[in-house]
Amino acid sequence: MENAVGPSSPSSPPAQLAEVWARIRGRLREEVGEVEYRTWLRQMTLSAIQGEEAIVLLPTRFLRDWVRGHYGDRLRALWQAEIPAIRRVDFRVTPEPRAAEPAPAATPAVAEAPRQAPRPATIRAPEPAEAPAGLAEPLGRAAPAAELRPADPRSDWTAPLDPRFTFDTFVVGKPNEFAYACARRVAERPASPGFNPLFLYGGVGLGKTHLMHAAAWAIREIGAAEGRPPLSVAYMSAEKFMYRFIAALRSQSTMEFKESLRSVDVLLIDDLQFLIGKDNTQEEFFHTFNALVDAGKQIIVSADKSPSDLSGIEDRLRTRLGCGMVADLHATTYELRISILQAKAQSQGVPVPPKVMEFLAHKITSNVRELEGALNRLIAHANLFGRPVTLEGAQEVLHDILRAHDRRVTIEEIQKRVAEHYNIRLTDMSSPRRARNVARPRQVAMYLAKQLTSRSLPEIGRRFGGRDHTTVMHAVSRVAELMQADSAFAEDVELLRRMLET
Ligand SMILES: Nc1ncnc2c1ncn2[C@@H]1O[C@H](COP(=O)(O)OP(=O)(O)OP(=O)(O)O)[C@@H](O)[C@H]1O
Repeated sequence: MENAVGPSSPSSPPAQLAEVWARIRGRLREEVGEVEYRTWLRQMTLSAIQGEEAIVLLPTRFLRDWVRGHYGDRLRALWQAEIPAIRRVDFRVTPEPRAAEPAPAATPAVAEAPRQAPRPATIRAPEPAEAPAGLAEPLGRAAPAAELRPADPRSDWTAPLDPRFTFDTFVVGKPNEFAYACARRVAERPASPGFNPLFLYGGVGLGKTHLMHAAAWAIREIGAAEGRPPLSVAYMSAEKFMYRFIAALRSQSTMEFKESLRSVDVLLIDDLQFLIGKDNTQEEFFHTFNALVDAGKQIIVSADKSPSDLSGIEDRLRTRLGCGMVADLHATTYELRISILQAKAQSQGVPVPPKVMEFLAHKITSNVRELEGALNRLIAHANLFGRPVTLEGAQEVLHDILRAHDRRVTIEEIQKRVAEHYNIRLTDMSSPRRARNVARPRQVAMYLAKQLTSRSLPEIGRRFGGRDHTTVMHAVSRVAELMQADSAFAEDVELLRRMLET
């Protein structure tokens, strides 16, 4: 059942829903900052709550794709935090008012594709005409014409490639060098045996989509440079694949859908894990996949897990997915995070002091998207108020993000890590032994407990064998002094801190 807004949701009366939506927008505004919010998100409106889905409208296709690509996950998480029953956000283009036309039929329920096509009465009204995409292109690089031409039947369901996601802007480090090399190889020689499909997997926000788009951009560029006719590239999320498939079933246009899909040269499917448990859609995807690979077309797929770990995906599809090249993107290291921050700050032409970058790289370890978001927020703030980026400013502007990222390190974890590092027994952390080789690591552990937890000095003392708070105080200042005097010791302690923080 669809509930329009102002109208109601299953669980919330309309006024409450409007409040929820206002809170979500407010939160997002805080997170991304005023400038970014005004540029991309201000025109977003809530259309309806429909089952497990919030339907959000944007005035143009370009904005819709941008918001979905850049803020979609965050919006979904914010909705879930407010109303756990909402599991998805569907971004649509605001329908143009059409006089004297009956209200559109209900949108298909968000569910697995039905085995039989439903009766025509439930056919979804065609998507309204949309404002030409690309008008608001922000980064000076025109989006590829093939995706924007209204006459191209695929333009209805493919999403544009993000002009920021190229190989030039991808920072390579140990955790992603293999995936990067594979994507480059595919770009240079699409559909070569052993690299088709290319399956990229890894945790949230580690650059899978970026690499996928980069390969697609490069395929086009290399082809153009070599004077070959342009290859058609189609990019869509697995979720979109499913919705389009369902819509095609409903409108009895599955043949067209299949043909338009099978006519592409390079197919990019993002977030394949969405198909887990969706047997009918998997089946359709499997056939499309086979048809394309058999016809010598390149497929690049991303997912959060490796093919063998994607339980809930049919065996034969998993096998096919894993039969090309499988490359994972590992969690970032501190060094890679610093390099990414440097590259992003440089590309924006805003001086960011190394201390601020070190601070961010220490604090925001989970994913690159958040790291980038934090940096963008700092830069937008600095631009807005005409102030330089400083460490104090960063702590203030990012206080909410930083709080969320403050990992709760326990004193026990610190003791364990430090004991392992100095090769002493864990029990020595609380023993009365005063030999230097035991006492110094214990002091380091106390120092780190003070730095990384919110425990008071007496509390820390208690956890270290019932020592007095003055002993802890002494340990903290002694370690700080030694760090000043001895850079090797300081590096050692810093390393421990980093290990504990990530
Ligand atoms: N190595 C990198 N160099 C530069 N930017 C990066 C790198 N890795 C990730 N990013 C940036 O981080 C953001 C998130 O990356 P991306 O969307 O590709 O992640 P993802 O792995 O596809 O995430 P999800 O699991 O949410 O789909 C993007 O803005 C991307 O440009």
